Amino acid sequence: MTSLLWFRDDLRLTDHAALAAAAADPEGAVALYVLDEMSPETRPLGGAAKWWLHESLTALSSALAELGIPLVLRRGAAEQVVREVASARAIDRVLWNRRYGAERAIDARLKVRLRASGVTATSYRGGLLFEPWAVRTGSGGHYRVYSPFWRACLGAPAPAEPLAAPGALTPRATRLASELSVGLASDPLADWCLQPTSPNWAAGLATRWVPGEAAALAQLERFLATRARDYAANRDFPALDTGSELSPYMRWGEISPRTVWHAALGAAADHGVDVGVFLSELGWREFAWHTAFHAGAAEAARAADATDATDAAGGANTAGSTAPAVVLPGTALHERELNPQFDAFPWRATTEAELAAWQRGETGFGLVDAGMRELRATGFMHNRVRMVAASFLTKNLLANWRVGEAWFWDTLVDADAASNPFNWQWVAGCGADAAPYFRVFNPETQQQKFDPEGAYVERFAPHSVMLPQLVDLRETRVRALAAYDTVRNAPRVRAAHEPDR
Ligand SMILES: Cc1cc2nc3c(=O)[nH]c(=O)nc-3n(C[C@H](O)[C@H](O)[C@H](O)COP(=O)(O)OP(=O)(O)OC[C@H]3O[C@@H](n4cnc5c(N)ncnc54)[C@H](O)[C@@H]3O)c2cc1C
Repeated sequence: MTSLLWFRDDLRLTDHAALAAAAADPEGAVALYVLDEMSPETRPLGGAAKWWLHESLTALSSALAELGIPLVLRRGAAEQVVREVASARAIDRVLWNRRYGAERAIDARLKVRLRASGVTATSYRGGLLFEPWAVRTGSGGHYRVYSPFWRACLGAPAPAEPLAAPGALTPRATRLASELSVGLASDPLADWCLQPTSPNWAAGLATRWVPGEAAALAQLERFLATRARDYAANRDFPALDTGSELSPYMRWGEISPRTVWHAALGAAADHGVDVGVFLSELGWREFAWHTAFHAGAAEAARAADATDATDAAGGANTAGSTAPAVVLPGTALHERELNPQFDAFPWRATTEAELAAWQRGETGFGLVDAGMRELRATGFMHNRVRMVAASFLTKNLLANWRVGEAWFWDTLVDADAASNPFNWQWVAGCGADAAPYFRVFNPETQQQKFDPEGAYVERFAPHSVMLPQLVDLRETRVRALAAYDTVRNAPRVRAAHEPDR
């Protein structure tokens, strides 16, 4: 019987536990990717993400073909599509790597239904270093503040070594998989229209990025051999290009955080590179997902699916998990404030002209404009500049953070279901462990500090200095603080009986 391997945000061969298991099947394996824009738990992809996905699936399909594993593409509600494909006569087990957002409710339901129909369903460790339910406070809860969270992670058993990519299937397994895939219709990738045509706004993305696992591994190697040495000192200076630029590769699972983690530690051991600050940035990614996982989990519905679990080694599932399997609708991080003080915050309805000026990088503030233009041109923005641009929108323009989060969701190649809303809420002041609301970044002083020569602004927005400034920084800061005064005395935590939303 052939295995069906369901790929999601893990478009790679290395350190892919479900693939390693499927490739060992003597009867062969068929891979499946489902473009699911229908299930209520999924968030439709933005434009830049779609562009990346097209490229990434192309690369994955070729890499799998070399192993002897055909990739089937289908569009629809995943719960239905996976069951449909799995009902092919020769498939008796379905495998996937775990995910941690709202979509895990789909996986939990699917597991139950597959098993009820006699198909084995097995989930494996996913794209995090530390399983969200395994990192617990002293009182057994989850963490709401980054520093103690990361200390707890560093004190936990180290992340497992990454698995090697599997070798090619045996000729017999390859033949069986190929025969089976002939009967499983696959959508032509072009039919999904993931790439823009007229106009083709993605030319700048294609110039800057090469999606796919091979490029991800090369990028990691390059970073550790060069930029990593000065990362801690230079990471806040956008003109110096010191970031790893691994975020889109991690977003799509083209490289696993375990691979990054162990390679960084290897560089530290072999070449004395100090990677502590870099690893702590991976910690922010972990914390964003830890927060998303627990924000979406209905405590009352916890542990309904005792079979959706992981063993201590991070391998295949075992019984006895406390992993919450049921997710309440409307509890994804982009849908509500983590801090209930902000439930009644008087966000301003920005005018179309204000929003367009921010989106196009025409605010007259160099650092904001350069960041927003970098984003439009390349699908990426430096972290420091993301913070300044987000602060400008949510504080100087007093726009609801959701407006900016949605724009980043549409335009970032690394648009991530946890990191994006988590960071927007962090800047806006309403998130977990957020920057206090009264910390309003001043784009002019931020530029003096982090782009003192103006090299970054010159690269992306050389004419910004000629534009009239969209707002008066001092007045709008005072207005933002006055708005905060209206909610600052509201309770900071939800009462125990209140639903967590
Ligand atoms: C408003 C706003 C929105 C953001 N949206 C996203 C997003 O959609 N996707 C995304 O991956 N990151 C997001 N970030 C975080 C951060 O800006 C990017 O991860 C970082 O700029 C990517 O560059 P890099 O790969 O060179 O990072 P490096 O500095 O090399 O860091 C290494 C890795 O650590 C992780 N990381 C670093 N900083 C953060 C952070 N603050 N939060 C979560 N993970 C982090 C990323 O995976 C990154 O690739 C956002 C930040 C802000 C302020």
